Amino acid sequence: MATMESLIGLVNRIQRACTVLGDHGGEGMSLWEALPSVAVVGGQSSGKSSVLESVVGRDFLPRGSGIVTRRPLVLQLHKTDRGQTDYAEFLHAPKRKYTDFAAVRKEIQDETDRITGKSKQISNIPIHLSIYSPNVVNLTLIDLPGLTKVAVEGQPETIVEDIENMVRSYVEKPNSIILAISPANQDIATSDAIKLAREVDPSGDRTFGVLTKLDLMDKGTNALEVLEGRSYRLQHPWVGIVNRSQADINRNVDMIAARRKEREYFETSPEYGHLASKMGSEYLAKLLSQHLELVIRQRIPSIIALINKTIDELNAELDRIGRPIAVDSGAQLYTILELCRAFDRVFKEHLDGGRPGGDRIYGVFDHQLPAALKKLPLDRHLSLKNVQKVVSEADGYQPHLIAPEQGYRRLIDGSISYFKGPAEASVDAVHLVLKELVRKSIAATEELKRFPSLQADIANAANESLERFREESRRTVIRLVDMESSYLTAEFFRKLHLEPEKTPNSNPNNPNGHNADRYSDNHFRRIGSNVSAYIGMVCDTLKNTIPKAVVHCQVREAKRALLNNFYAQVGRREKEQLGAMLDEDPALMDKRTAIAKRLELYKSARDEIDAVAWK
Ligand SMILES: Nc1nc2c(ncn2[C@@H]2O[C@H](COP(=O)(O)OP(=O)(O)OP(=O)(O)O)[C@@H](O)[C@H]2O)c(=O)[nH]1
Repeated sequence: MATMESLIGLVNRIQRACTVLGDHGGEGMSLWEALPSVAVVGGQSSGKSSVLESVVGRDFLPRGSGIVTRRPLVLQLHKTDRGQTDYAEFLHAPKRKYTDFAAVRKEIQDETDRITGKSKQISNIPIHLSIYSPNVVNLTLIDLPGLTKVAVEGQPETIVEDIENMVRSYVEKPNSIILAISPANQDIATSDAIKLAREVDPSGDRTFGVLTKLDLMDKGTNALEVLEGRSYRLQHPWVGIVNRSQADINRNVDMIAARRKEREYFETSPEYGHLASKMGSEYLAKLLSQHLELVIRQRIPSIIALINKTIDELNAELDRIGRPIAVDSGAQLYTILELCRAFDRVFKEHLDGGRPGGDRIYGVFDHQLPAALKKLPLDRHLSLKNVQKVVSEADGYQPHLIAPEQGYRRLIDGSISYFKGPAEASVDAVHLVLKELVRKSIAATEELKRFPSLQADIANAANESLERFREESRRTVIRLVDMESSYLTAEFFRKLHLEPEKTPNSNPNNPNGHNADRYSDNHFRRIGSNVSAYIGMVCDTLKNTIPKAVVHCQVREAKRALLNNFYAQVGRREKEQLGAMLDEDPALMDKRTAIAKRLELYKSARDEIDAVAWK
């Protein structure tokens, strides 16, 4: 199994990757939350900064009155070889190596203000600081704002609660190790750190109690009750600390000297001498490092499980919203054509069956057209009165002698022209059905969902084609009707001619009578009924041929060549235009980017773990 250094280093690297990718807790189980870390909590002036600095062995934290720590500081300590110079690096400025720790302090302040402004607000976005030194142990600590009871001037009223919530959000995670700092010169029962720790970790499993300011206790009192675990029991032993006093700080007593002084304090202390080997900041650092390593070791299998599960979920999510599209124009063109074909497939399924809608075209031919034909005012046109009128007008001053050829013609032409209406109506009705099917097919094409621009382009192109097909279809059906007028079926009339005229008044012996008969009502009635019979025949023909023309010109063409023009246009387009056609919903693009980033994080974390596990 990996060494302690590599394990803590591993978690350090994953934590940094988390921060780079903006994963520092928040909603759901994040990788960050799965990683064990040490969170430092304490009331204001409890000595938090002092403890951190003495663990590091360097002065580098901002000081001042009021709430100085306003963003979490993720402090990663990396032990380097003896003799190396100490340096620090910020994740937000990875190129710069700080050897001057006063500059580190300044940068922490500046970087805090960069997010929170000078408003003294707080923010839960961490600052990442790595310190490389031979005098540290490998350890990651998160410095959090000090718990406070009152807002100071210039800070919003809510800050007390905001800080508590932020600190709680860190320490309530089951993977968080709590470093609870309490000053010895204060009743432990009133310690803010212990209060919060008790709340989130009642069993004391993951809380390390630290007692500072042992040197500041009233003469004649000591902290043995606390340090020996009698005042407040924790699973881990309490650690007492003596930090630099304010006077030491003012005198610039350096940290290494302070550590030595602290060691001497415990070794020579009459009260704590027996605990000396388990007291002090150096011991605390080692204790935490060992514990952190142990916890990481325990957690690795569940971290791997979380990573694998999340990678699967993210991949599935990416598949669902669609993978990113290629950037070169060839691939873009290919994608567009593929998407068009997907649409075309759905459209054909609608027409051919399998998906609903195509049957409505048959409905036009089977109901709408016959009903419209039936409603034509042919009876009125071929009424006795009208027949008489049309025939007489056609005859002019010279009445027809045998049969009113011109009259017939005019009556037939007049009747046939009525068919244009239903013929055009069928064309329009089918056009509407096809248009609706285009709309439905676009909506039903899964692959197109992410491309609103292309959806619109396809809809426009398809509708343009349908419009053309409609025009062609309209011309064709009108021509069919016109053809019926152009040439009449002579045979039909010849047959009529062979039938003897049977009229009640006719008297074959009286030629005058016959002549008079020619202009009787019956004569015209007969003409009317002859024309009506002929028109009936034409109607039957058109009832059959109009659907054929409509299907030929509109339906068949829609199936065959709905997007042909579009394909030709797309083929001529430039890269930018193709790219624009594949524009996606910006929200979706953002979502994909976010998922891709997280995926990258989890994959790199998996690689990191693999690399350590195989060492
Ligand atoms: N004598 C002595 N003074 C200490 C000890 N620990 C901290 N101090 C002093 O107490 C004051 C506050 O210490 P800090 O380390 O700044 O405490 P803090 O919790 O970080 O304070 P805030 O960041 O303001 O919340 C400083 O003047 C320290 O010098 C200690 O163990 N002994």
